Amino acid sequence: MILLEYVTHRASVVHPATWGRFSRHATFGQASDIKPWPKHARTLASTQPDVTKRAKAVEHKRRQQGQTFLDHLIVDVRSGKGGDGAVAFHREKFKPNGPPSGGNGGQGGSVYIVCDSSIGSLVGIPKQIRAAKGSKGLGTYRHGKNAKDTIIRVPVGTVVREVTDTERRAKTKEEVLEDMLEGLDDDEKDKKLRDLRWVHYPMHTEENEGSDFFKEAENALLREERAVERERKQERQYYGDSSDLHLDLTSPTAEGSQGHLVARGGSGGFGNPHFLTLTNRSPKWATRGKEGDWITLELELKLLADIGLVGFPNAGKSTLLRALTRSQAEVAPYAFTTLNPQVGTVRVWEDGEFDGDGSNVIEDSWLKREKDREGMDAGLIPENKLFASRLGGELYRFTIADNPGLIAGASENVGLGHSFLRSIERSLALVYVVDFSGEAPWDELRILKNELETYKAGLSRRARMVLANKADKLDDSDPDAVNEAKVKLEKLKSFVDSELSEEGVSVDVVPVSGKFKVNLEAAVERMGRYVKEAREMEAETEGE
Ligand SMILES: Nc1nc2c(ncn2[C@@H]2O[C@H](COP(=O)(O)OP(=O)(O)OP(=O)(O)O)[C@@H](O)[C@H]2O)c(=O)[nH]1
Ligand SMILES: [Mg+2]
Repeated sequence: MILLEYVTHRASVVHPATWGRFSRHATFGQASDIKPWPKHARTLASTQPDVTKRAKAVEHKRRQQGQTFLDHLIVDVRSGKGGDGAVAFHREKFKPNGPPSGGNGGQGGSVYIVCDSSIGSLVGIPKQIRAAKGSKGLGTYRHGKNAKDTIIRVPVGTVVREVTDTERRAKTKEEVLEDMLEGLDDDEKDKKLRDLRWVHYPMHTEENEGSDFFKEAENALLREERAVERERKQERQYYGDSSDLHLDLTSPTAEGSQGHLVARGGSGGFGNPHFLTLTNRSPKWATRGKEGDWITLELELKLLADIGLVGFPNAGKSTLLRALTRSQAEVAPYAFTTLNPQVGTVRVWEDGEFDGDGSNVIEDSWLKREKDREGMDAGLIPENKLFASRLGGELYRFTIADNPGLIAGASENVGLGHSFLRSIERSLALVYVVDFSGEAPWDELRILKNELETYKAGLSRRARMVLANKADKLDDSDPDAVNEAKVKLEKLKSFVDSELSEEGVSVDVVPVSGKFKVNLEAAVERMGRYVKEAREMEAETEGE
């Protein structure tokens, strides 16, 4: 295998046979700067992952033609119902008719949305979310426990909207009630509604319902419910449709914050002491807990990544994301492995290293150490600076989005099409990933650019770099192949210069191997620069 070392503007492909001749006196940044291929890379290469099972799953998902593509999700949310109030009486020896002592019901769980930077996609969010019910009140004035709240964790870049159109939203509480009452006569309806509101002392239902005290309590409850309803209606009229929930979650929820409340838990029912009056000393009823909020939410992941990876299926985008960040994006030798966009964070340290996937050998570090050693030999680096890993703190960080493979026609919604072009659109800068070992990587680039432009004019101008991936795949035993590779790289560069670079914005070509983590430091360094520039530019345009 050949190590492609990219040094400033010159890439060099040097046959290992020539290695001995140069390595002793190699200086940095010259074409002769070559290294033997690391041992662990060979072991990695021989490990063939078991992919048959995965291939099947992928094929299944692909047949759904991106319908399950998770940048968009409709979620039916219900907060918890309140617990019922209790009907109980205080009992003591020699005091047979003690006062009412039923506890109130606990509050139902509310539903909150929390924006979490450690989450990369909407995968794993259930389509139905039901918060827990409050528990029932008990005797001797013991109130029911409030239920735990439910938290929906969404990635940064999620837009949350309330769905109100009848076709897409779930049924409302009122509609479900209507269904329940359908076909019943008036008496049966009344009975049903009463059952939904009241808890009676055992064997006292009929007696209660015949009593004037109960009728009074019932009327009071209905008045209260109507007042609440009126208030809500007025609110809605006043705020119009804008009162519908709409959140654009562009940054993680602050630590310690509960998040955004989207459905408030229902209140608990009243225990029977609530109905104690001067004249009625022994109310034998309590109320049931209230239903929570029922709401349908639309979650749309408009990834807000600094860098978006754009490439054909199988080019190695997910492999790169894994190598550069701690993301666990799926990798497999099949097209359309990635079906959902993923975001990872690259953290760059002051010594130029970055956080990889935790597999602790990062090739660039190895390279760097070799260089350091040479530097030391040449007296350029003081000895005590060597191997002191991670000098200083974190320098900067940025996010990278891995996207599903783009193919010709994606802009017309072929393949997984539009769904992720939307997320590409929300990246500050784009990086093309091509398989350099392929026949004609420039053809891929031409198609990629074309698709971006067709989808949205000007979008391809955000592309700043081409990662010529899989550079490790060249055959190093054949000097002709090595020469060929050199020529190919030059050809790729001149194609990029003439077809992709525009006035003022040049597109870099960087040969890398995502799989063996070669030359990634150079790629990261550049990405960091594009992000900085893009952020500055964005701040400028916002200021206008
Ligand atoms: N030799 C070599 N193989 C690589 C390299 N990068 C990726 N691969 C392999 O190429 C195949 C595809 O890699 P992925 O990272 O899944 O490619 P992708 O671009 O995310 O593919 P899609 O998700 O289908 O668009 C896998 O078998 C990888 O192991 C590389 O640098 N060198
Ligand atoms: Mg992928």
